Amino acid sequence: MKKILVIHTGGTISMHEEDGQILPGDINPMTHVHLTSHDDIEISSIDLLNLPSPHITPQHMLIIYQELKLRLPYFDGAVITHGTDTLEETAYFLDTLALPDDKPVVLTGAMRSSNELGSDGVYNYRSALRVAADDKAVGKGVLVVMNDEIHAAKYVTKTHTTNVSTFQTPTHGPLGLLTKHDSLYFQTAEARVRFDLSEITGTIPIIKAYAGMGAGILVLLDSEHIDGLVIEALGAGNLPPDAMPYLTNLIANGTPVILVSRCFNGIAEAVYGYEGGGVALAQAGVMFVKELNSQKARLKLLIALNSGLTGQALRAYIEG
Ligand SMILES: NC(=O)C[C@H](N)C(=O)O
Repeated sequence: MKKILVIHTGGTISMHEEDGQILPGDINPMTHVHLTSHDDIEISSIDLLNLPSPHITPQHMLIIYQELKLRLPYFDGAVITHGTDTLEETAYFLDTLALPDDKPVVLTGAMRSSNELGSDGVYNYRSALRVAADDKAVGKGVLVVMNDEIHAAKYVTKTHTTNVSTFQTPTHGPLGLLTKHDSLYFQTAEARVRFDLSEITGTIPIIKAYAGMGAGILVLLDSEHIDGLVIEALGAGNLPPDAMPYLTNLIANGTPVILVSRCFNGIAEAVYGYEGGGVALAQAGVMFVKELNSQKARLKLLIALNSGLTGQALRAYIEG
């Protein structure tokens, strides 16, 4: 019998949504899920939060982390039910913090609320419980289980506004799959630095590049008001030249600027030497992040700054 901790945080999986309205006083429908006899699982669940996930902040993610740290020693694994809009960010946040690697932590959600025809909540919830109780999931890092797929927290992202197969992992594909009675794993988790945090603060906006991008909002950003900046750059890592002076000014004033590509696949790297090209950006001190989307790169920088990383140590971590 495996003992699984379940932490509910809200989202469509936990609520009846009538025409987008969340009915007051909703009883979490996941508390009514009856496991079959072959689910050799004992559940202990808590309603830690009750939020649509657009309301989830890094401070809420830290609360979930602290709850897991406190309770995981008494369980074999954990499931977190969460809204899908920011689920990938909470998963990445938890995967970057110092949770024990020998206890599977699985996030799941639903694209259809429990009162909708073909709701996927109960199915995903049971799948997540199966993975959290599965010895094969140990040492795989924080996982996202949706629609029979098992994804690594680092890479998974929400790709479709309404489809139940919305969570996908570009380039690498899922870490594993759930079959009717088993699970298959194709990849292992990557070694990574994990941090222990007691607080999380900081302002790190994300700016998306576009053709003809000039100063735009960059002119409003200064080192007194932001702690870092994430740029979703063009192609392999390039920007229109008019953006350059604002970035070099931020860097000169000690504000870290990190870069990802707005492309869905591939790795941002310094390729082109023309003004605004990746080579010029790297020479100006912009840090290139490998394989993360902008929302996760932002959390990577936020966690690093709250862990006290600066200078070369910060660069080595961000670009590692
Ligand atoms: N399917 C969902 O859970 C979407 C919802 N808006 C949320 O993220 O809370």
